[in-house]
Amino acid sequence: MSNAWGYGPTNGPDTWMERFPNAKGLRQSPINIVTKEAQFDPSLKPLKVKYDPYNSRDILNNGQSFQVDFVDDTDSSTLTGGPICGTYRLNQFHFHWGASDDRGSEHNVDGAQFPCELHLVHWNTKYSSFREAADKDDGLAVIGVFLKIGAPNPQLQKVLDALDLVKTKGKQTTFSNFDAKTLLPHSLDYWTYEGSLTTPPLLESVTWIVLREVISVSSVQMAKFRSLFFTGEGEPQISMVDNYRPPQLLQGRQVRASFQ
Ligand SMILES: NS(=O)(=O)/N=C1/NCCO1
Ligand SMILES: [Zn+2]
Repeated sequence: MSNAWGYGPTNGPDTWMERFPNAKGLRQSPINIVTKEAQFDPSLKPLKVKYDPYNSRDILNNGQSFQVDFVDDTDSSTLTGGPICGTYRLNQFHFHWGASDDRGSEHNVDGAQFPCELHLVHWNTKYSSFREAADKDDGLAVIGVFLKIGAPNPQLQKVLDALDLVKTKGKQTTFSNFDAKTLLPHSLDYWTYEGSLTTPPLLESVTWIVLREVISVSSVQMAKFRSLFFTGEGEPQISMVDNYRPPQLLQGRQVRASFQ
């Protein structure tokens, strides 16, 4: 029986501190963003996102979520500007979602949860790889985008259409020529703070960039997320839902806003 971390009653976020001491750290993620306490910082630059569809490679069910992986051996898909210094390369994007539309996001805004949250994971090219960057204070930058129930999202649908081929843990399939930029909202206004991975090993290496503007997702599309399984082929099926970590203590950190 695998003792891997997960989101169930015996291996979920409340148990993670047993094996991953970072869970008790002082810069853990996600957090609840209290908008009135987020200070506008005029020195924050606009985000510059440059993604090349040619870099998208495959889609994988990793047993905790599904992720779209990108070829990151050149600077063709990068994040610059915003609160970060230098160039960060897009490594993958993935999502967190709930069993119902009333929950699922990791970050909250003024105590409110969204049904789903997209994470675009980037690593600092002052290091040689994602793996080397992952445990450095300035190693990673993750863009968080909230999904709100509304009109069907045709760009998201391209990703959801691939899920039939990755229903169970470990399944992977080619996913080429996808432009991740089409998942971003029009406005790139953001909140930013210093935090961590929200999944074990909970490394405190992430500059979080949470977009204020949401993207839409329909309830039918949310049902597609929930059609995945945490478990592998041939194992008793456990639906992949509620794969989110709840908000963590702010511990005195400042959340800055790129907008007034
Ligand atoms: N939810 S998260 O903080 O983006 N976690 C991870 N883990 C590996 C890459 O991103
Ligand atoms: Zn995530």
